[in-house]
Amino acid sequence: MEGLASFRAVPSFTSRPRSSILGTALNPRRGNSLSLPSSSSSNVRAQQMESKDDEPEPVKIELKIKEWENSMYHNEVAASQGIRIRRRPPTGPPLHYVGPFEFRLQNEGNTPRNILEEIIWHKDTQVAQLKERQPLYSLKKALDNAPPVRDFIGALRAANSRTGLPGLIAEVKKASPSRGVLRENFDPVEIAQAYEKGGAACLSVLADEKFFQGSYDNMMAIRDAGVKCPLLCKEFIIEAWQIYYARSKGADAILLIAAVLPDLDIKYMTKICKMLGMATLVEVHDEREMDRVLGIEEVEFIGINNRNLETFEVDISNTKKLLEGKRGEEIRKRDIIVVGESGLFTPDDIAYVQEAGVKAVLVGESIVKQSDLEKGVAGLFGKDISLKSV
Ligand SMILES: O=P(O)(O)OC[C@@H](O)[C@@H](O)c1c[nH]c2ccccc12
Repeated sequence: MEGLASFRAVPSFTSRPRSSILGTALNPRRGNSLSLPSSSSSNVRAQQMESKDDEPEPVKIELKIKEWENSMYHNEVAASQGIRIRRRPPTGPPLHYVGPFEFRLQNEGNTPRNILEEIIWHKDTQVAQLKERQPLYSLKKALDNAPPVRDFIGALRAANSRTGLPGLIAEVKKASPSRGVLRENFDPVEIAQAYEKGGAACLSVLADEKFFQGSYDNMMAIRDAGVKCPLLCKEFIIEAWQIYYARSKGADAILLIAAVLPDLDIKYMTKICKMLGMATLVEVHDEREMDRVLGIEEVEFIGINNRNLETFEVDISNTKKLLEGKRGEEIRKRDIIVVGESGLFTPDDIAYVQEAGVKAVLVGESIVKQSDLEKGVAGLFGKDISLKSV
């Protein structure tokens, strides 16, 4: 409920049906059940009267109200699942719905609490703009011209049985908020080709521009250059529209972050991916997220991020911790492929997460920084894992 705490005058939403909350408590026209100071109600009335001349069309107001209700509802559902990331900066209810002053933002709620939240707020705005330019119906048409989907999970399984080591998802990553620029002379196609030659089973391509200096153009350029490794579109997905967009740009798999998305979104988006033939890597960072994700029967591909995206702390023992006991058992029983993600630098690190139970690893920094990328891959595993080696 943290997200709601910043609305001083908004009562607790728990256990009350939305319609009654919004219909009575917040609607001054139906009597104000909030204990607002008496001047507040006159403010409301004064404002309603003032706005007579340039009164916005009722439809627009209704839409704004619906939007606001929706985002409040979304935050509430997310918070009930332990999700701390808010989808967008909190705003008070639309001005014409309630009084102008008393519901205004309190500053403390209006700045992102951490980098992940900042990224998500930015993404929300960016996606809204992109969607306007290319609505879903035209995006769906573009899918006909998209290059065919390749089997991401199949490629990892094949690499795992070919080498006896975790299949490598090598990341094409120029920069990150935690590490800054990782590689100055960044040629995505050259990097992708070198990774492939070095024995990577799949590639992860950063699509986010603002925080990771990535792009969808990079992903398309890699596909167009004839790289055969299936591609994971590394993006912060908050809406189904982005999945269609990623597919139209040639993605074979997408990432869903459990710290950001409520269960129902994960379920729904996983189904969309399946329909499109794509794989869905669902990323978790702690036990609670792992348990939520294991509760979703559609999930067959899980990433354990060793980096906390809120604090940037990296600890590879996180992979082990989340695969111990009952969780590990269930994962084996359901034949879920687990990927160890982030902070992997040495053959010992790879052996450690493999021992913990992963069948694949996702590695960026330690290899993208090498001047000889192909050798970088061999160095990471302590041996040549390229196709020519076996
Ligand atoms: O560069 P590293 O420490 O090897 O990490 C790679 C990858 O795991 C990391 O980039 C990552 C994992 N999950 C993410 C979600 C968003 C952005 C980035 C990531």
